[in-house]
Amino acid sequence: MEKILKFGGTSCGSIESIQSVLAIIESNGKSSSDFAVVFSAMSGVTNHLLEAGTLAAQPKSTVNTLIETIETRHFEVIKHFIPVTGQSQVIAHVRTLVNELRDVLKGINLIKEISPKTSDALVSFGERLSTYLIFAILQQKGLPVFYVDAREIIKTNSTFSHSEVDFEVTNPLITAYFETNKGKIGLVTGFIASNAKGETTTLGRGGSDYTASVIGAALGVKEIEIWTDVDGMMTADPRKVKSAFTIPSISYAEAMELTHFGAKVIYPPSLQPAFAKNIPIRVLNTFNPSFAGTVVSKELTGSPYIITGISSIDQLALVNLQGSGMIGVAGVSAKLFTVLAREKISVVLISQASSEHSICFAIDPSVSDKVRKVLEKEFAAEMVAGDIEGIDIQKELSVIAVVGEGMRKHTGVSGKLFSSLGKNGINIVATAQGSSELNISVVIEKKDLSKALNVIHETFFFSQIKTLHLYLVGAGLIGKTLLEQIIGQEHYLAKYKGIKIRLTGIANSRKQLIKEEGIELDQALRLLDLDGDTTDLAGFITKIKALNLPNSIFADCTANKEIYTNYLGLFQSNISVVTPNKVANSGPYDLYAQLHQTALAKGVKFLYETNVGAGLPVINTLQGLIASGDRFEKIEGILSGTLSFLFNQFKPGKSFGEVLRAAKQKGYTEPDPREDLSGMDVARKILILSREIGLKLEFSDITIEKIIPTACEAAPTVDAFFEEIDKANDFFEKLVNDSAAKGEVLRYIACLEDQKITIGLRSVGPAHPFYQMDGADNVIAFTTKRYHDRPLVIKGPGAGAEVTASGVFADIVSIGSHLA
Ligand SMILES: NC(=O)C1=CN([C@@H]2O[C@H](COP(=O)(O)OP(=O)(O)OC[C@H]3O[C@@H](n4cnc5c(N)ncnc54)[C@H](O)[C@@H]3O)[C@@H](O)[C@H]2O)C=CC1
Ligand SMILES: N[C@@H](CC=O)C(=O)O
Ligand code: NA
Repeated sequence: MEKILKFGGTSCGSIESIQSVLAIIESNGKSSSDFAVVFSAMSGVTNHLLEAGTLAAQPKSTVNTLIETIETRHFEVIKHFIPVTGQSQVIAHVRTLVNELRDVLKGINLIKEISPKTSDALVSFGERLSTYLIFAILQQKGLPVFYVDAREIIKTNSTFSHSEVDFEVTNPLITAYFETNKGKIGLVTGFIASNAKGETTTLGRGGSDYTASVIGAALGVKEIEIWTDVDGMMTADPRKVKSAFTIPSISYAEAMELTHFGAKVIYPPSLQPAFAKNIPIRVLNTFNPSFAGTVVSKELTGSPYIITGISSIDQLALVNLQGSGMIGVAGVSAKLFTVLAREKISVVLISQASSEHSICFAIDPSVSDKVRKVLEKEFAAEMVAGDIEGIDIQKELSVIAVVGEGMRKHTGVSGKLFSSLGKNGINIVATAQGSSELNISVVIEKKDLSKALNVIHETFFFSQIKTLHLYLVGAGLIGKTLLEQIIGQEHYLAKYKGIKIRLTGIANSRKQLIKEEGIELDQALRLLDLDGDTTDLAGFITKIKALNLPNSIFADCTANKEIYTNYLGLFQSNISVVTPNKVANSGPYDLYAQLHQTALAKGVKFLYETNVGAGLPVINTLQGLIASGDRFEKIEGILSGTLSFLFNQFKPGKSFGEVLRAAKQKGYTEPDPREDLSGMDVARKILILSREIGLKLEFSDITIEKIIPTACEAAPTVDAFFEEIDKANDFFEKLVNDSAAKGEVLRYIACLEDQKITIGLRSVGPAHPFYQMDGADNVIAFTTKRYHDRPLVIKGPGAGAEVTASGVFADIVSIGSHLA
C-alpha cells in the first residue's frame, strides 16, 4: 500500500472540518485507491461517552441529554453531506449504534459500576460512529471505499484502556484483510481493537496514531500522514512564542524528546511500529492542506539551526535529596529510583553533581506530597544517622528542553543558552544534559517561563536579530524626537546591528498605552491619544513587570522628579533604564548608590549619557578614563546649553527675555527654564560627574552663586518668571557691559576640584580656554593624572532635541549590542 492517513478529533469535529477531510481524501483518491484512512471520534465525543459512563454508574442519574447531544451531532453531519434520498439508511445505522450504546449504559447503570473493560466498550462508539459516517458519505459520492472495524484486524492482550498489540496475530490479519479488499480505500476506526475473546479494547494515549502506525507497518506503506489542526511540529509552542515556526523535518529521536517535554502534536511512542520499519511520518494540517508540514524520520534533519525545537512542561516540582552520607556510598540513587519506580512516580529529569553530595529530580507537583512521604519512610534510617540531611521540594517551577541533533556538532550551545537567560535575569534552578547531547534541560521559576522560551527561541532561531522591548515614558520634545530617529534607523539597525526596537509601551502625563505585540512607531502618538488609558505610572510599571518580556528597556524622557523611585523596582525585574532625566543621579546619595549597585547586581544597564552635555560623550569618556585607571584632579566646564546660548547671544540693546524665549523655542531649556537660570540644572550635572569619579557628595555640598535677581528666582510660575526676566533687562545689560568693558565675556562655569564644587558666573578674557563659545555649546575639561599638563576637552552643542535624543538612542543601541 502507498500510504495511510490519520485524521484526529478536531479534523472530524465539525461540518467545516469534515468538509476539508473529504476534500483531502477525494484529492488522494483521484490518482489511486491504494491508501487507507484512520479516524478518531468527533472531537469531544470520547469525553461525552466517558462522562455518560460515570453518570450511568450513579444512582438516579440520567444520561439521556448526553446521548442526544452525541446523536444530534452525527445526524447533523448526515443531513449536511448526504442527499435526502440516501439519508434514511445511514440514519438507521447510526440509530442502531446509538441503541447499542444505550444498552451498554443500561448495563453500567444496573451494576452501578464501570470497569476498564466496559469503559473500552463504551468509548469504542466514538470511532465507530465517526468512521461509519465518513464511509457513508464517501460511498454515496461513489468512491471505492470499505469500512474497517479495527477490532477485526488489531488483536491485543486484555489490559483494558492501554492494551498491547499482539503483532504475531495482528499482522497477518491486516495483510489478509487489505489483500481481500485490494483496489479499495479502507476507512478504519482508530484507537480501538479487541482481545482474543473478541472483547473491545483500546490502545491508550495516542491511540489513533498507533492504529495508523500498526497498519502502516504491517502493510509496509511508504509514508504515514498524521492530519491535525496545526501546521506540523513547531519550533516552540506558538501560544507562548509568537515567532515559532514549523520544523520542516525532524528526527524520530528529536520528536521523542520534544514530546517528552510537552510538545503535543504527535506522540512518537505510538508510532514505534512504523519507525521500526523506517516509515517516515508527515504531520499535516487539515485546515491548511497545501502546507508541507513536518516530516519525522530516521534521517538527521540537516537543519540550518543548531537546535531543532524547544518545549516545556509548565508545572513541575524539584526534589532535592542531600547529605554528606551520600558521597561515595553506592546504591543511594539505585534505591531512590527503585522506590520511585515501585510507586509508579514518573521522573521528568535527573541531575546529580559529581560531588555526589546531592541528587535532584523533577516530578509532577501533584505527586510531591506522596514523594515526600515515600522518601521519608524509605530513607528514615539514613536520615536518623544524618547521612541524608533532608528532602527539599521546590514548587512553582517549569522545565524547558532545548532539543536538537545539531548540538553534538556545535560547541558553546549551553554557554549561549545560559548567557541568554542570564542577561535577562532568569535564574536557572537546575539543569540536565543527556550524554546523547540531544537535549539540554533547564529548570526555572514558573513566572519566567514565557520570557525564557522567547529568549531561547530568539537566541537560537533569530540570532541575527535581537528584539528590544522599549517602554517610552515622556513623549515630549526628546521623546518624540527619539521616536523619529528610531523610525529613520530601523533598517540600519536590523542590517548592521542585529537589533529591532519594538515600542511596547508609551506614556505622557495624560495617557498611557501598552501593547505586547508592539505599537507602530509612526502611529505611536496618534494611538496613544486614541487608545491610551489615563496615565497611572504605578499601574503602567506593574503591567510592564507582569508582561516580563525579554530585553526590556524603560526610557524615562520626562523631567519628572519622582519617577526615578521606580527605577529600583525596574532593575529588580531585570529591566534596563535609559534616561536624560538627571533627577535620579543627583538625588540623595544613598538612593543613587542603591540604584547603581542594584543595576550592577542584576546585570541590567542604567545608562544616562545625556545627563551631562546632552549627546556629547561626557559620561562615557569619564567612565572609560576611570576604568582604565586614570585619576581625576579637576573637572571644569560650561554645562548649560541654555546659559551658554544666553551669554553668547545677549548683547546690550537686545531683550534678555527674548533671547531666553528663543532658547526655549530651540529646545535648549528645561521644560521649566527656572531650572536652568537658577543654576539647578548645572548643579545636578556637576554633582553627577563628581559621583562618577567616586565622590560621595550631596546636593547640599554645592555652592551656587546666583545670576538672576531675587524677584526672578521667586517667581511662582513659568509665565511670572518670564515677566520678571523682562523687568530685569537692565540688570543683565549691566552684567554684560561690565564684563565687556574689560574686554571679556560672561561664562557660567562649574568647577570640581579638591572634592569641592563651585558654580558661578565668571568674566573671562580672550586667553581663557572658555572664551570662544558658540550657540548652545558646552565645554568640559578633564584634568587627570594622565591629562595633566593639558586637559582632555570635550566641546560642542550641549542641548537641543536632536543631539539629546540621539544620545538617548545611542544608549538604547548600546544595550542592544550588549544583549545581541
Ligand atoms: N532639552 C535638552 O536639550 C535636554 C533635555 N534633557 C532632559 O530630557 C528630559 C525631557 O525633556 P523634554 O523632552 O524637553 O521635556 P518635555 O516637557 O517636552 O517632555 C516631557 C514629557 O514627559 C511627560 N511626563 C511628565 N511627567 C510624566 C509622568 N509622571 N508620567 C508620564 N509622562 C510624564 C510629559 O507629558 C511630556 O510628554 C528632561 O529630564 C530634561 O532634563 C537632558 C539633556 C538635554
Ligand atoms: N536645559 C539643559 C539641557 C541639557 O541638559 C541645558 O540647557 O543645558
Ligand atoms: Na553626554
